[in-house]
Amino acid sequence: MVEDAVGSKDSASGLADSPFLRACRRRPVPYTPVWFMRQAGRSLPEYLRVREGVPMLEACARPDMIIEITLQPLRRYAVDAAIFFSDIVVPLRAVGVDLDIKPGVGPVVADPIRGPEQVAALRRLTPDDVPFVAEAVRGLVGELGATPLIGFAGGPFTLASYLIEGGPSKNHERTKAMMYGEPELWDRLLGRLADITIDYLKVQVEAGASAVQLFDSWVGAVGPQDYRASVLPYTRRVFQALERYGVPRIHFGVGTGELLGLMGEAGADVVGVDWRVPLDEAVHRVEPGKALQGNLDPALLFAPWEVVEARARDVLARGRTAEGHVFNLGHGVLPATDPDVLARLADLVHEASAS
Ligand SMILES: Cc1c2[nH]c(c1CCC(=O)O)Cc1[nH]c(c(CCC(=O)O)c1C)Cc1[nH]c(c(CCC(=O)O)c1C)Cc1[nH]c(c(C)c1CCC(=O)O)C2
Repeated sequence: MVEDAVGSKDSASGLADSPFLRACRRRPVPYTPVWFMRQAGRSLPEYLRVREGVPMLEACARPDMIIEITLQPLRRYAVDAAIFFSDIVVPLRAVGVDLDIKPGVGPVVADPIRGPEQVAALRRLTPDDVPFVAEAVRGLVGELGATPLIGFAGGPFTLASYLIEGGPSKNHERTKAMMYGEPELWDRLLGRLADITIDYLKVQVEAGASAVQLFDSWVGAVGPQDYRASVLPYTRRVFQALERYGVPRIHFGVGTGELLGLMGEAGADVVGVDWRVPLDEAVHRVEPGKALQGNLDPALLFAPWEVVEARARDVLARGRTAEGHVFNLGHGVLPATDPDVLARLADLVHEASAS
C-alpha cells in the first residue's frame, strides 16, 4: 500500500526515473549519478554569505535558510541529488539535550551523558519538536521537481560518542568504556538513540525525502566483533523501521573497511565506502543485492585536474563491478575545496559514464 503510494507520487514528478534512485535500486542508468557529501557548506562563498552572523543551529532551524543552502550546490553542480541542510545533532537538541556547534570544533555537549539518570532523561522525538524540518522538506521537494532530496541522520555510535565524550573525540575512550563495561546502560542509550533517529527520519520521509543516509561517521573506531554485538542491532532497528516507505537507505562511515559487510547486513540498500577501499574490492566485502556509493579521496581535489580526472575515471571503472554505483567522495567536501573543480568533476562523471 504505502509503497504503491510512494511509487505513484514518484512517477508523477519524474522522480522514479531519477538516475540516483535507479542506481540505489540497482536498476540500469543512462549515466552514473553523482552527489557530494557536504556539497553545501563552507566551500561555497554564497554559503558563507548567508550564514554571516547566524549560528549553525539557528540556520538549521530556519526553513528559509535550510531551503536556500540546500539548493546552493545545485545551482553550481550538475549533481543528481540534493542533501537536506542540517546537522546530525539537530534531533538531539530537539529533544532537549543542551548542546551547541562550535565553529572549527563541531558539536559540544554541556552535560555529557555518563550515567543512568541522564540516559533515562533522553526522551523520544515528536514531529512537533522539529516543525521546521517538515516545512523545509516540503518546500524543497516542491522546488526540486525531478531531483531527489536525501534526508539524513547520525548513526547510533557517532551520536553516542558526541553525547558521552561531550565533543569531538580521537579515541572515543569514554564511549567505548560504556560499550565494553556497562552493556545494559549502553543498550538503553543506543536503543533510545535508535528510536529518536527513527522518529526523526520518519519526519523527513513523510514530508517527501526520497532517500535517507545514516552517517555513522566515527564507527570505524569499532572492530567487527563489537560492531556486530554493540552497534548493528540498533542500526538494524532504524533501517527496519524505514522499510515500509520503500526509500533507498544509504549507510556511511569513515575507516569502515572491515565493517562494510556488516553495514550492509544491518539493512542498508546502499553501502557508502570511504577512499581507503577500492570499489571493486568493496564489492567482495558486501553481500550481493547492495549498491555502493563513493569514493574519491576528498583531498585529491587539491591535485592538478589531470590527476583528478584519471582518478575519477578509475573510480567509475571499479564502480562498474558493483550492482549499482552512486559516485561520491569518500567523505565530505573539505572547506578549502575549489567549487569549480567540483563542477568539472560532476560533468566528467556524467560524460565518462554515459552509455
Ligand atoms: C560527524 C558529523 C557532524 N555533522 C554531520 C556529520 C556526519 C557527516 C560527516 O562525517 O562529515 C552531518 C552533516 N553536517 C552538515 C551536513 C550538511 C549536508 C551536506 O551538504 O552534506 C551534514 C550531512 C552541515 C554542517 N555541520 C557543520 C558545518 C560547519 C558549520 C559552519 O558552517 O559554521 C556544516 C556546514 C558543523 C559540524 N557538525 C559536525 C562536525 C564534525 C562539524 C564541523 C565542525 C567544524 O569543522 O566547524 C558533526
